[in-house]
Amino acid sequence: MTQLVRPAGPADLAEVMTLARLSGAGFTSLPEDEAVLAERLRLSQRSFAGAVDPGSAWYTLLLEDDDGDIAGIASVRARMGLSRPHLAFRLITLAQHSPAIATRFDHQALVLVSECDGTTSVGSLFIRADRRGGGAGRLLAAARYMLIGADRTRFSDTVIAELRGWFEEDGASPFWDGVGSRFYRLDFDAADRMLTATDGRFVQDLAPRHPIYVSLIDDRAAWAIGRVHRHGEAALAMLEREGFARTGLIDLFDGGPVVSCPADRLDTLRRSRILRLDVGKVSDAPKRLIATTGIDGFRAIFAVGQIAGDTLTVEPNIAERLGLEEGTTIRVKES
Ligand SMILES: NC(=[NH2+])NCCC[C@H](N)C(=O)O
Repeated sequence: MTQLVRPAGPADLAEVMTLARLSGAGFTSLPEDEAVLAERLRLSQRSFAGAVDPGSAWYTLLLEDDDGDIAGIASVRARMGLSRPHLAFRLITLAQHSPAIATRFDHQALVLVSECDGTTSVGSLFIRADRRGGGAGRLLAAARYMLIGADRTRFSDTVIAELRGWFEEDGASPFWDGVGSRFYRLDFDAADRMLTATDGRFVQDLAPRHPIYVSLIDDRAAWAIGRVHRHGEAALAMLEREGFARTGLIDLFDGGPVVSCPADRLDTLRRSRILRLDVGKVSDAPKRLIATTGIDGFRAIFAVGQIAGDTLTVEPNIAERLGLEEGTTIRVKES
């Protein structure tokens, strides 16, 4: 089976709705809301076509099986927070010292910041449970970096990813219960729904204006600061291998960590080259990550390809799935 990554558009609504249902609550970037998803798919189509201003471009990618079934989804938002600021907490350290009573200690505090504004965000990566493994997650994740590489002018020099925070087995978010709920006076799901169902202004309107001392919040909430969801560990490890590192920023609602990487340090881009495509018989070559070099009609695939000099040779069916003809340029990750 050769899975393919391609742009999502309005025609994919039913399939994307199914993925949203399967991903469940807590996977807040993929809401089970048909109107929201329909709008996102329209925006995706227009983003790939280059018909939206760079500030609001939001590219949604789908992982498609040979038979056309949709196995997964991921997305790239070109710029965060250019209209409404995108808020996060920064965990800061404040030293306290008093010679008179011979004491010195550090306080940690959460401060509201909007440091992600202007950055590119990769996210919403979800794969159906029955299609995981076999490199599906890696292909979909890497396709996002290939997309960024396809036109660096459309994206920021800094790429971030927001990881899902810690939720208890019963679905409760200790960070939300200990911090966010005091300010928003909603339960987590309601606040989360508000985020996609409104313009999101309420986030800033009700956000804490002053630093919050960590020693004053309850233990379980403090413990959850920067802690990734049990299902997010693998995603974090994959991001770290790509070059992402923790920023010290955490999600306002669930306390999950924000990681970032300079775009030109992304491992997928550093280890890839632009080659010329050749179509023919390929006998004994490894599978490689291969992507188109254009955003409109973007495609990425993990397929057998033979590199010789500045040429990559693939079998005719692979060229066909990529929608490319001989002689076009192509981006290939070398190892
Ligand atoms: N897990 C979540 N839904 N978090 C939302 C946090 C708020 C978001 N950073 C904003 O400024 O809009």
